[in-house]
Amino acid sequence: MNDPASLTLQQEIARELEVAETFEVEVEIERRVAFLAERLTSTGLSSLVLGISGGVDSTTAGRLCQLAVERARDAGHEARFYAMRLPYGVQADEHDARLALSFIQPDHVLTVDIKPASDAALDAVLAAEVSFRDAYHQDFVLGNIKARQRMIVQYVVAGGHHGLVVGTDHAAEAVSGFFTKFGDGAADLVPLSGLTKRRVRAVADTLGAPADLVHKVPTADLETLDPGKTDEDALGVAYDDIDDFLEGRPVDEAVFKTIVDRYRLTDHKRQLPIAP
Ligand SMILES: Nc1ncnc2c1ncn2[C@@H]1O[C@H](COP(=O)(O)OP(=O)(O)OC[C@H]2O[C@@H]([n+]3cccc(C(=O)O)c3)[C@H](O)[C@@H]2O)[C@@H](O)[C@H]1O
Ligand SMILES: Nc1ncnc2c1ncn2[C@@H]1O[C@H](COP(=O)(O)OP(=O)(O)OP(=O)(O)O)[C@@H](O)[C@H]1O
Ligand SMILES: [Mg+2]
Repeated sequence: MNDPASLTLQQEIARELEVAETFEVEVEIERRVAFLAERLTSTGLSSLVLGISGGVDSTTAGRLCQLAVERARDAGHEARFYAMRLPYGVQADEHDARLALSFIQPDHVLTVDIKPASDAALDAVLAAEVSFRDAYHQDFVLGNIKARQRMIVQYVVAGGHHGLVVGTDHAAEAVSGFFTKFGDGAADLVPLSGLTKRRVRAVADTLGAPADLVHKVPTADLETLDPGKTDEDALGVAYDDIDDFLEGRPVDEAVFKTIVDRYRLTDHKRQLPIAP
């Protein structure tokens, strides 16, 4: 789309999501580590908490967290990073999560199985005779329960350890609203904010993350009936196209429409609750 109105809208959305026009990976790493360390020291809180899935976003954010707590400790502040494994039962790509942890080298690893609590929530709702369209709809809703259950567990740990919950939201997810509202969308600090997906990968690569994780195909992996479903399948648009859109490059008409439609439809997810 090259017409002036479309280009203006594209630029407005990128500006709204704080996507920088230029990108210097080392500068961005320093800025984001400094941000996390400063938040710890200025709030007087003493830990960061983040779920590590085995995907590139949490691998990247997790390493930034560990570098930040080390920096805060060097400055004489008490600071620890709690990396959390939060599988729903047994996770198919558990080996990637382990690889991520061995790269991140977190101070602590805590594992909580979110399956019993997630299933119990769904069972209690079914017992109250709430019904869904079909098994796929019910499974989709259970997926959002999983994301919110992870949020609950991370806030339990933050509450117990004077901590801040870190989220992995970045511009390519924010523009499409591809997160669970008050689930993985809920966090105190979002160090990847404003980055496109390829910029997140560049940060991961520069930090020295294993290539398999840097280039891993993104998945929310929330649907039991469709395990490992790729984000791009769910979104109907490729991250490369979303990144081009956000970085101000021309994209074709269908891509432009899909992104702008999703952006508008999910506006409520990027705002505080709506009041009269
Ligand atoms: N116009 C409006 N104004 C105010 N609120 C509005 C609203 N429309 C819906 N809502 C509220 O929002 C709710 C729908 O939002 P939500 O509950 O989030 O649900 P929804 O957006 O339907 O589903 C979440 C999507 O994000 C994906 N996801 C989730 C978690 C992680 C990842 C990942 O990439 O890892 C991806 C997941 O696969 C799914 O496609 C509605 O039930 C309603 O409560
Ligand atoms: N199985 C899990 N264990 C721990 N945390 C998880 C798990 N699944 C999701 N999360 C948390 O939810 C966040 C959102 O998931 P998302 O899939 O967007 O990120 P990712 O898996 O790190 O990277 P990618 O988007 O490339 O798959 C993760 O970054 C992580 O913090
Ligand atoms: Mg993932």
